[in-house]
Amino acid sequence: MSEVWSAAGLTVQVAEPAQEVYESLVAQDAPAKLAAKDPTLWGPDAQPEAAVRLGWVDTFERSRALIPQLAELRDELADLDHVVLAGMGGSSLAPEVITRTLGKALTVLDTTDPGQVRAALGDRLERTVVVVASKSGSTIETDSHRRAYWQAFLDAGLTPAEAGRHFVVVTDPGSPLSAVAQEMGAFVILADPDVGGRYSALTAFGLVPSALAGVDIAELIDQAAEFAPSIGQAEENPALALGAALSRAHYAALADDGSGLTGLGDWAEQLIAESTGKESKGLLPVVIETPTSPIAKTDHTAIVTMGGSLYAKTIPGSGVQPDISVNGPLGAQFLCWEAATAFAGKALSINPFDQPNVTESKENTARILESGLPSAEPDFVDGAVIGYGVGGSLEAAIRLLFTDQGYVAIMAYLDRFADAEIATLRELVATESGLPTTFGWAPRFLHSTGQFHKGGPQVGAFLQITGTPAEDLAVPGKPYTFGQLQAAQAAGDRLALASRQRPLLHLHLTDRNAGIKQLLGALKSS
Ligand SMILES: O=P(O)(O)OC[C@H]1O[C@](O)(CO)[C@@H](O)[C@@H]1O
Repeated sequence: MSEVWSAAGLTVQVAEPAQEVYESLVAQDAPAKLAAKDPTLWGPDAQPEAAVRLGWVDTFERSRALIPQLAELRDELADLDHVVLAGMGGSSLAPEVITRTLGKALTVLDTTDPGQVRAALGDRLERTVVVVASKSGSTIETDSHRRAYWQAFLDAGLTPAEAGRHFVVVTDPGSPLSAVAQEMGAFVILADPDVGGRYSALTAFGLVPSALAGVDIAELIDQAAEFAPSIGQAEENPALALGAALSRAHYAALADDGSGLTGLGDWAEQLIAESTGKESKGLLPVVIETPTSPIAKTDHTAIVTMGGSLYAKTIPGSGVQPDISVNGPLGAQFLCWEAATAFAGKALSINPFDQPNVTESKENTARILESGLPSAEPDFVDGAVIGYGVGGSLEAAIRLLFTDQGYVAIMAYLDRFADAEIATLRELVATESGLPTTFGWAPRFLHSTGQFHKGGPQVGAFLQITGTPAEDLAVPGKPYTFGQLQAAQAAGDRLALASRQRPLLHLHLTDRNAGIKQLLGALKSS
């Protein structure tokens, strides 16, 4: 008995509504408390963090001040028509969805792969404006990108003053990056400090790169403003219905329904995984290619479609009956999913605003950069693939990995453009294993599902893929290269996963093209 909730053009459809959860949240006055930004809603332990992480509830109103400022900046930088965004997780995922959906070009740099970074640096440098986005101002990937671009402009013969004009910095007031930005002579836009990264789509983090790429951000803000009143009401509350339904799932297969939004699942993945995956609880988003792509529908897997214009629940021609569908304008989608995640956190009795386990991998990485990679003996060498993990051969090791597990996480420390074919491994492993299978490009997944892997239910099996880069790239001013940083991040995450005795297979491709073909072939041959 499917039900539909609508507000301001956004519709949530739930095939089996979580009515008891919805009513329980209403009985606790959750909608009104959320709308009032009441930090007590998630209990005393979460209150200090919630007190400085609820700005997203109405940040879109404060973001209106950005509209004239960014229009002026875009005019000022009209000659720099190649917009590059250097940012991780919540500092880049929303602009990526916004510009892909609205058809504006944006180069998103959220990798430490030397080849991918080099390709960006070599693309129209003279016409490039680099948005360096980091709330904390201390994210090592983004700092490395900033250094590489700064050096590239100097190497191209620009003076420091001329180079500074090619940078727009978005960060929190008082962050280390805000000081560096002043020294660089960069344009600086300070963000709403009371909003965490994964909730920042409608703050400067989501809007500055999008506006510079040519998006009409006023429309996004208006869409959010029209939707906002609904999150505080007991009746006809789409976000509450969505949050209640999500809180009952263990896996949420997220797919665009093909009706206008592109890649919203990649943004929602971080929001949901990093917010709920803790205290061994939470739901794992599984971003799938299309509504009919292979997923393992366990009894706690919800198929969730997201779209711009279709009436909820109707997916033309796919035969898919989504368990949940969310259709409506992008600005309203952001606010709806953010509120839904906050409601789900309340229903799950977890703090939806912290990310306790992300720091662990970052600290491991820093230690490895300092002391060097831990040594490891290969378990097997199979053509272009070196395997570290039990099994004795590529095919045996892969099958052994996902036997009797809850889900499989594939984590690729590769170039998401040059090595794009490896992403087809997800469907192959999902089909072969019969398990919910995620695919994440690294290190961007470390800022998304990475929290869930370490803090969520400990039922994951992990397939980590690294590859020898064709050519490395220095990080100017640092004793490590991008390739060394990438390898240290992979090793740091292996340590974090091994410390939880989780099944882990590390495959290193000594020749990326050959190794990818070999790996895909190993699955196809089954
Ligand atoms: O904007 P920052 O501070 O660079 O952080 C980037 C991302 O890293 C995290 O802090 C941890 O993954 C995310 O919450 C955030 O979106």
